[in-house]
Amino acid sequence: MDFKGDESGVKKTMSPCDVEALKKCLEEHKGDHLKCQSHVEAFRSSCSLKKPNSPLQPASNEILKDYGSKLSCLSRRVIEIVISCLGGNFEKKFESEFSNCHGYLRIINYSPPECTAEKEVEGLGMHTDMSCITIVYQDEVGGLQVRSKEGKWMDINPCEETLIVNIGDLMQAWSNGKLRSSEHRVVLKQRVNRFSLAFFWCFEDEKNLEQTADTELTVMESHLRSYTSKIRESYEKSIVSRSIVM
Ligand SMILES: O=C(O)CCC(=O)C(=O)O
Ligand SMILES: [Fe+2]
Repeated sequence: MDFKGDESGVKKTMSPCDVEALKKCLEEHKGDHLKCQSHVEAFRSSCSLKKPNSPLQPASNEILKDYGSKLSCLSRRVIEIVISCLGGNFEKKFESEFSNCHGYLRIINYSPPECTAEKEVEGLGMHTDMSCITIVYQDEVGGLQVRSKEGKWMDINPCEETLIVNIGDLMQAWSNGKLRSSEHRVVLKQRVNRFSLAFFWCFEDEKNLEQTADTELTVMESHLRSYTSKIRESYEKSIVSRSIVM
């Protein structure tokens, strides 16, 4: 299958794995081709990492499993600390609410941007994550940006031995808006390959957020309560197709 690769009309060939990612993204974003193009670009190389005959496969599987289990522990700890800062009764709910969470690991390889007049190219468009929290590792190339409350893009500069924690949509909904899901994006400023690992820590599929609302504690904000398990289910299905479930 071919798709329109860029504004200049250059066509790029897609692997079956890319096609699947594009289909899922188009479903998710109601046919928004422009938005999905950058997503598919970002996933292009992670698809090739999953080739069954790759000699790296057995070793990298073990490393990724180990990374996933370490990040699962870290996610639990981070959530525990975050909700202890919320005060009220939130803290008491840690065990009952978060004990069945699970993670998805997404390996992303951003190919170097093609030569354009632009100083920077969007690698992954602005979005929020439909997770409780996401823990991101980015390599030394950098490019991750977070939007401030005032709408200003801030560079998250790469720093050795440092991981980035983003609050996701599920945590925003669960906390009734006390925590804000971060808007972020990736911009490619250098003509080099960029590599990142994003670990999405999510509630179990069956969890219904409407039932977790603590109306005594917080102001009911109906728009936040619109996160039904159905929406999350379809989101999770789509990330499972491009990620490793830990
Ligand atoms: O590549 C990155 O640094 C961030 C990736 C990301 O935001 C995502 O996969 O949702
Ligand atoms: Fe993200």
